[in-house]
Amino acid sequence: TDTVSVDDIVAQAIDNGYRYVRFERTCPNIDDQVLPRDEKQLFTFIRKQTFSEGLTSDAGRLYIAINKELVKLSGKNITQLVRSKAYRDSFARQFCRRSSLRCSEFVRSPYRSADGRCNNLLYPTLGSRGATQSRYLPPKYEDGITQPRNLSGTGKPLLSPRLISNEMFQGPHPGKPTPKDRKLSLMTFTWGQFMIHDVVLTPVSTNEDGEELKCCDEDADHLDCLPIDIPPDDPHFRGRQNCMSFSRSIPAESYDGCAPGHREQVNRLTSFIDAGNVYGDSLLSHALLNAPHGYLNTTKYNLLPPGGVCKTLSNDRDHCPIAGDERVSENPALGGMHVLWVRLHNHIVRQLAKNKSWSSYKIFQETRKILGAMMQLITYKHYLPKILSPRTIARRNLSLKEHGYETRYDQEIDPSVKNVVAAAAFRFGHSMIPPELGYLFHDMTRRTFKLEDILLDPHLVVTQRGVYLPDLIRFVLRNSSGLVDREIESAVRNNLFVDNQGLSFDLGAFNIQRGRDHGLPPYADWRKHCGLSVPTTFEHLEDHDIHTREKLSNVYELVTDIDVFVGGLSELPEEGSVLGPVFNCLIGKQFRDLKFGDRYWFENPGVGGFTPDQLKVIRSVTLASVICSVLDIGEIQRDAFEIQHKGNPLVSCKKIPKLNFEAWKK
Ligand code: HEM
Repeated sequence: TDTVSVDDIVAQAIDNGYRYVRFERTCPNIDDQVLPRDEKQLFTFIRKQTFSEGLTSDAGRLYIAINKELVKLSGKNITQLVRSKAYRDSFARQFCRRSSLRCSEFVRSPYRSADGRCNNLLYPTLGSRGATQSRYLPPKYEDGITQPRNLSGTGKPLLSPRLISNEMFQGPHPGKPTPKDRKLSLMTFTWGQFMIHDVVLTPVSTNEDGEELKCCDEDADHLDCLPIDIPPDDPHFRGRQNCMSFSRSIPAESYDGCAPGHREQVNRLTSFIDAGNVYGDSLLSHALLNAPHGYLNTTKYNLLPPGGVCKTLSNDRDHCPIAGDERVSENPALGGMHVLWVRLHNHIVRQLAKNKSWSSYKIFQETRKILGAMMQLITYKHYLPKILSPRTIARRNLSLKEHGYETRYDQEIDPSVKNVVAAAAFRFGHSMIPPELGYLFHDMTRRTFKLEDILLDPHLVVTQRGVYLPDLIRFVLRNSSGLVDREIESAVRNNLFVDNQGLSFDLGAFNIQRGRDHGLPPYADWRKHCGLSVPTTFEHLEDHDIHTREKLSNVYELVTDIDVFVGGLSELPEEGSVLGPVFNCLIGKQFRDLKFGDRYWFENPGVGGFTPDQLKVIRSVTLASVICSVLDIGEIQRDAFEIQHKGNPLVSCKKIPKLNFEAWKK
């Protein structure tokens, strides 16, 4: 093969009118591969490579390097290449529209922008609010463009997600709570939800007034309605309800100057772990939540201020809290967590305000920077090791440094949330949902509430001016989370958001339908993507027990039909993890991207970096220390993600090191 330089190729591409072609020489793993001579095969080869592990569409890079030299591509090839689906999917779309965005004001800014723009100076919209979710694999729509997958490989229709949910996600003892994890506390469940609400919110279609579509009634003809059929003999609905409303996620806008490709979904948030759930993801939300002198607004009793949108207010005296993320009142444990972090912000502001020369703006931004860093630290140091296997953590370099700075920031890594993670893999947390939440009082008496009765209602958090908040958090700390397995609690599988007519939803079925709505390729494709064995029959499913294989074969005609949420959730866990190999692979990669693709990653040096002394303080933070500093809870276990046990005893908050902000003294 002839070889040419990168510059030649780029020059040719530019000649052809394409501005964003980047080729890299960093692909050792295809060194030994023989490059097809035939032009058509070559094209297929390149397309394949750009979506495989290591070579990646992760940053939309096209790595074409054989024996450390670049393969010569004729002008025609380049044109074909950049017009190829692979290129359009991952790369061009991000940049055609906002290519004129200037980042000069952010180059030297020590603080992140509110909406995540210009975190990546080369590709300013990567990871920003409103950007397209990117993909590790190209989508599989029924028509190749927009229609959800609805046929088996045999040509017969796929079963309704509700039927699949009944077979796969219902426990052997309907009506009984699903099994609990032996070690993990409900705080692991709550942190997962709280943290992922900093990373992604996928907006769904609404009617013209911005209200939810009623896809089983008046809006049934709406293009974005994709209701879920409920069979007449459904064991829960028993003919009372035969349809579950479901709106498709809104499609990403088509981009100026780009050929419209297949349907994509967007992220309403910045994907970065940047405490956006506390501050919101725009300057407007910062302004809305801000109080004078760098504080965040709270009520007189140190709760979140009113102004949010709640579906239910069960008591006249309750108020509907507003927070950085609109889902704050989805369940009370989540709502409680939001209060803690706003209190933490104000707690830190009080310390930093001792720097008399600092403006309110500086105090606010420094505190915001600290909170974002604490969330990154708690997530990577304390939370992820409870979820992912040591192998995944090592393979994706997810452990943090004990000393010094992290210098592996790579602006070619795409920090965006990946479609399959938001619409499937990270929804593993739905299996940890408990049947009830409540208060555990100081004297160890308890008051519990069925989960289905307290969803979308802030009552447990705000009642009596929040006096029960310590009891709510104590309950979350001292009770076990649901076991991550294929069973999903009836509270959300049969009774999700039940209304006064008794109509309700199934979260498990939603997850399946969402995957189809987003065009997620089926489970077997992800195994291939992750370098795992690819099943051709149900017996070949290496990571499922026999019973589960049989169940899968009851609801899917072919093993290659299995929806990724179903196949992934029902895998046997990998050694040292609560998740199977596919979710380990996908979540591991996502958190790699969120770390090495974040210019403001807390361990990074540079203009936005912490001083060594400040880093030392951040590194000593635990969720227990956060809780003790803002809540009068008395005792706590040091590892908040595990229930108390011999190795994790309760200790007085007085013994938990206090957060100390001397290192920020000017
Ligand atoms: C009581 C607890 C929870 C409830 C009631 C709940 C409910 C929901 C609902 C209704 C959706 C939207 C479904 C759809 O329309 O497709 C959703 C999305 C999601 N949930 Fe949960 N969830 C809970 C806990 C969790 C936990 C613990 C996690 C992870 C550890 C989690 C991860 C996700 C993710 C990643 C999404 C997609 C977000 C997006 O892309 O907008 N959830 N959840």
